[in-house]
Order: sequence, then structure tokens, then C-alpha cells
Amino acid sequence: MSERHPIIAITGSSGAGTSTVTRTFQNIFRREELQAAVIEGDSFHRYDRKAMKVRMADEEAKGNQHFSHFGAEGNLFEEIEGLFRQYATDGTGKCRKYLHNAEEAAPYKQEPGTFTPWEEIPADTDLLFYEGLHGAVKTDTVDIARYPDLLIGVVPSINLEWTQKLIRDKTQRGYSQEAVVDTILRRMPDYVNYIVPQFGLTHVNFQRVPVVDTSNPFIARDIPSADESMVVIRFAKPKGIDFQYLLSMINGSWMSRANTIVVPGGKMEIAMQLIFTPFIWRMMERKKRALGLG
Ligand SMILES: Nc1ncnc2c1ncn2[C@@H]1O[C@H](COP(=O)(O)OP(=O)(O)OP(=O)(O)O)[C@@H](O)[C@H]1O
Ligand SMILES: O=C(CO)[C@H](O)[C@H](O)COP(=O)(O)O
Repeated sequence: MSERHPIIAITGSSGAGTSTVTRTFQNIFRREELQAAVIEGDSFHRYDRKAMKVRMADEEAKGNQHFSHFGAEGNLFEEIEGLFRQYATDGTGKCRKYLHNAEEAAPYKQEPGTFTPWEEIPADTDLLFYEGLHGAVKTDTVDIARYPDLLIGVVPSINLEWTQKLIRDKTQRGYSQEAVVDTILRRMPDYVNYIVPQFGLTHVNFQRVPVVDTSNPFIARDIPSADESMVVIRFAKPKGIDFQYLLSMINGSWMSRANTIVVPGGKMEIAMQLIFTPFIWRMMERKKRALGLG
């Protein structure tokens, strides 16, 4: 936590929708004229695509078929923790990008599946914004979750998450159905041990739940649309959340528990804006006061 240099982290599995949620936040930042240092979680993978293949093959030769991008050994957890600690202290730190496909790689004249060089994040940003797999990881040796001032989990029900991943990886990243299914199976132990526990440490979770049949996500041809889903929004600490206001502003919403509001799928973006814009205002007021500017 840092009043001078706040951090917002969006955490979720691959295909959960963290990039989609990031676009909503970028709209808030643009409207509020805030400069955010945007950090992509995939840039903290330990290996580039070729080296990862080699490491996975080595592990398989030793009988481990579950070496994955979700676990501790496949990622630089200490570096994520180090970046958050450093940014919270003085607003600096280093970042890079993982270039997933030819389109992302083209501007850098690099191969897809490689990292750009580490570079300093821009100076004088208003906040750090992390989007990725591990924003709320806590293990015996690292505690990434303790740094963000706002920690948000994005967690579709698992069939929907798989549908989103399958369709996104096949259409945008050029993978075959078999390759994506293999990846899902490979990652399952790390999913249970590293991804899921984070959602008990987040401040708010957004869980999209389909209301159409997704019982076999492996044959789904489309991602259920906004009208075909609901979003369950759960606050770990509901004190100070104006549920009455949210209920009056979001058509078709209701409370399913004292800390949980349910909104129609198409209202997820407006719900995020209504919930987080005042939060960001308060964050920026605290920052100004801490810097002696307000
Ligand atoms: N609320 C939503 N409604 C409909 N489709 C969605 C929603 N959120 C995400 N999707 C779709 O799910 C797919 C995966 O979303 P996205 O790329 O945001 O995932 P991600 O969590 O950023 O994945 P990764 O971390 O692997 O990049 C995309 O095709 C996206 O359009
Ligand atoms: O989205 C992911 C994790 O969030 C990818 O699975 C991971 O970044 C590896 O990418 P690739 O298989 O394209 O090398």
C-alpha cells in the first residue's frame, strides 16, 4: 500500500478477461487524465517461447507433465514483488513486454514469443496498473498481494474461462484446438495451487457466469454474449460500498449476499466505472495530500 505511489492490480487466469477489463480502466484513466504505468503480467514469464518449450521437454523427460506458465518456476515472482515494492516506495521500476503474436511483435521487429528488453517505466506516473496472472500471489517466499491498494480478481466460471481461452488462442494466437486443450491440462495443478488462491486475497472479484449451456466448452463455437451472462461482483470488505447507489444506477441488478451484487453481463463495464471511478478519485486525493499538494 502506498499513498504516494498507488498500485492497482487486475489478476486472473489466461483468457479470464483481464485484458478486456484493462480497456475499461484505460477509459477511466483517459477520462480522469491520469497517467498509468501499465504492466503486463506475461512479461514476468521466466522463459521466452523457445526456452519454455525446451524446459517443458526437459521436465517431461523427468516425468513432470505439469510444468507451466501458471507456476512459480515458470515466472519471476520475486521480480513482480520487487517492482511493486519499488514503485510503492519511489514510483520507479523496470518493465518489458512479452510479444504473443506477429501483430504485437511487428513494431519491435522481433519474433513472436520473445521479450522486449527491460526498460524504466515512464517517470512521474500517477499510479501503477498491473494486469496478469499473478497480481495477488502469496507463497512461502513472496507476498505480491500485500502491495496493491486495489486488487481485482477476474474469474469467469471455469467452463466460460475455457471457452474464452480456446476461442481467443485459436483465433488470435494461431494455436490448434489440441494445443490449447493440452495447455489447459498441463496447467491444472498450478491453476489450483497458484491462480485460484489469489481470489481469496483480492478486494473485489468479478465472476462472469453464463446463462446458456456451456457444459462442453471444448465444442463451443462462440463466447456467450453479454446478454447470455450475469456478473457476480463480490467485495471482500463491503464497508463503505454504496450498494443502494449501485442498485439504483444499474438496471436489472440485485444483491445475492450482503457483500455481493449481481449485474447483467452487458452492465459489467458501467458497474466497473461506477465502482472504481470514486475509488480512484479518493486514491488521487490521498496521493495529493501525501505529496503536500492538496
Ligand atoms: N465480459 C466479456 N464478455 C464477452 N467476452 C469476453 C469478456 N471478457 C473477455 N471476453 C473474451 O474472452 C477472451 C479472453 O479475454 P482477454 O483477452 O481479456 O483475457 P485475458 O485474461 O487478458 O487473457 P491473457 O491473460 O491470456 O491475455 C477474449 O476473446 C475476450 O473478447
Ligand atoms: O496468455 C498466456 C498467459 O497469460 C499465455 O499462455 C502465455 O503468455 C504463453 O504464451 P504463448 O503460449 O503464446 O507463448
